[in-house]
Amino acid sequence: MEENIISIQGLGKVFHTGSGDFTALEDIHLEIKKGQIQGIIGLSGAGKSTLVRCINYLERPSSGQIFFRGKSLSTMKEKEILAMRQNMGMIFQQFNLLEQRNLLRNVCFPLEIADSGCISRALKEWKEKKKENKEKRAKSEVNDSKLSSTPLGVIIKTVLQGKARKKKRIERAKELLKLVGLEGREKSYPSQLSGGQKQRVAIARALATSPEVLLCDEATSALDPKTTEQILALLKEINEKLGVTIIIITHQMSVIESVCDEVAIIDHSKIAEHGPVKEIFRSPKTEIGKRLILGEGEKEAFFGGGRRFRIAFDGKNAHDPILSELILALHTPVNILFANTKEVDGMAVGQMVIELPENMEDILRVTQFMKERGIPFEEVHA
Ligand SMILES: Nc1ncnc2c1ncn2[C@@H]1O[C@H](COP(=O)(O)OP(=O)(O)OP(=O)(O)O)[C@@H](O)[C@H]1O
Repeated sequence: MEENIISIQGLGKVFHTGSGDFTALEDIHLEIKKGQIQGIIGLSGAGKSTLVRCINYLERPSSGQIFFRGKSLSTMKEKEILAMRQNMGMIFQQFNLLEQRNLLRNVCFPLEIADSGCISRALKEWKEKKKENKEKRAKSEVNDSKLSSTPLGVIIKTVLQGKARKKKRIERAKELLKLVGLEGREKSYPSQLSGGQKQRVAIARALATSPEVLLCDEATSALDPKTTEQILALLKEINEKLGVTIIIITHQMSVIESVCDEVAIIDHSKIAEHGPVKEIFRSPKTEIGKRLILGEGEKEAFFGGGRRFRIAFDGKNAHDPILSELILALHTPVNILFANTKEVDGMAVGQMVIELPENMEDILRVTQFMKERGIPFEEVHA
């Protein structure tokens, strides 16, 4: 069984504003499996960003629990929360790069933060060890731990180690810039890059601390379709190569469709439906699901008379043979009113709305035909 890396149970978030309380999230339940690409989709204001900010505890939930690798965030001490956050990289629509730093130093930045405070940590450890040794000596226990003799010795040792750490940081940043396809651009500055390249730097920076989870909040919303495709391909590669669990927040169904394994649809602060992308795409159950997946175009299909059926293509069948067989079986023309299908390896995925004549016999023949071939369908009404 796949392990859940994040488990959200009954999560709620209420903002207390000047004009009263506002419920941004209500009773959210979601299990995110390790190594998966989880999509979270919804219209503007649905609560997507609030959810992602609750997942890494930038926003404290008002109710419910979030578990990261089985541990409730509400029971974590501040130090553990910081460590958990280092384990969750984040990228944003506006990239948030540091304009005064070159690319190498941008990627090094989270590692510098992780390494900062080394001297005070080393001194604290030294004091604790010294106390422990003193107690052992008093009890005549064997003391085999070697300690620097003075605090100055500790500081010198840490500074020397610091140089090695800096070298490591630079090596890691170069490695990551190579991974995201920006090898040789280490000395460039963000202002010299395109949007797609900036997002690549942001991804490299988010991966610097080797997080297990990468949160992407509308990461492709500011990019053109081709660049979006390239960034999504990079995220997929990172997921496959490094095993990083990725959570993608978006309002674009095409993003979900192209890379996500699972999707949760948020509507008015609640999860309307969730499950494997293929399933949800094949037959969205809720109004919001239908609207997001089928787009506004389907509405145009509801002019005119006749009975209409939505056929779902789930990648098992090609739609051309099905339609021609259907026409042959019925001996009557079939109007395609709306189609949102894609060919994947010669197979059709998506939906189609067809119109049939108002004739009970024909309708029965069609429904029989669909059932025999195991094609999901439903009658749709305007
Ligand atoms: N700090 C806050 N105080 C008060 N209300 C807030 C706060 N943050 C978010 N909200 C409200 O919560 C709701 C959900 O916001 P959120 O940013 O999570 O939506 P979203 O789905 O990410 O939308 P978008 O796609 O437009 O970014 C919105 O109505 C927003 O105004």
